[in-house]
Amino acid sequence: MELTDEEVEALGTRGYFIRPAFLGEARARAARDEALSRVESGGMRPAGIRRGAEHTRDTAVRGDLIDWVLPQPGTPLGALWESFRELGEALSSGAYLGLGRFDLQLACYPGGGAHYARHRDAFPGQSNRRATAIWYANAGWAPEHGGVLRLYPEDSAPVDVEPSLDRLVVFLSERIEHEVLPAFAPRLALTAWYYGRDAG
Ligand SMILES: O=C(O)CCC(=O)C(=O)O
Ligand SMILES: [Fe+2]
Repeated sequence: MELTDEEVEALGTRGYFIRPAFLGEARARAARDEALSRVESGGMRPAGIRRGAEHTRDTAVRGDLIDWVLPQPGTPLGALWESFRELGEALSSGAYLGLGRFDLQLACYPGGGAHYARHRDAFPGQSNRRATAIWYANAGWAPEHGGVLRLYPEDSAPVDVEPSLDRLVVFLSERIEHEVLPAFAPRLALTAWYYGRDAG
């Protein structure tokens, strides 16, 4: 996998890029089906908003259910995990980000106005998260479903990203504030957080 010149340029100047189709229709639908059946099997847990002792649940800040996705060769989500691994390598070689390992999380906003308040994924000195990549798994997403990802680039107006099937958004974790606007239909996303190579 390689980044396009436009993607490298956008990441450097604006701090993010959007790729309209990451896996292609057939692989995207298979990954979506597997993600959906994991959600329906009931194993997801409410997301917390801080680490360690300060860990709390607060649906006024964050209303999603989450689970981690591990490498699982031979399954559609395993293939997606592999594509995220290749994306990390492409970000390192194409955009010189020096990325190492990543965590991959499945998140479901159940609808009913669930959202995630404006935040950054990393703060200088507190975390080694360098890049965030989010892949959306929502077939037939419509404007009335809400749930757009709103990015706040430092030097320009906010940018809204519809969470439609197979769309990928990549941004620099320390640089881009973002929020999930209230979702009125179940909203599935897989998010990879890439750590610096020097991270423990
Ligand atoms: O699902 C999204 O669009 C963003 C979720 C998010 O910001 C996060 O989990 O940190
Ligand atoms: Fe985030």
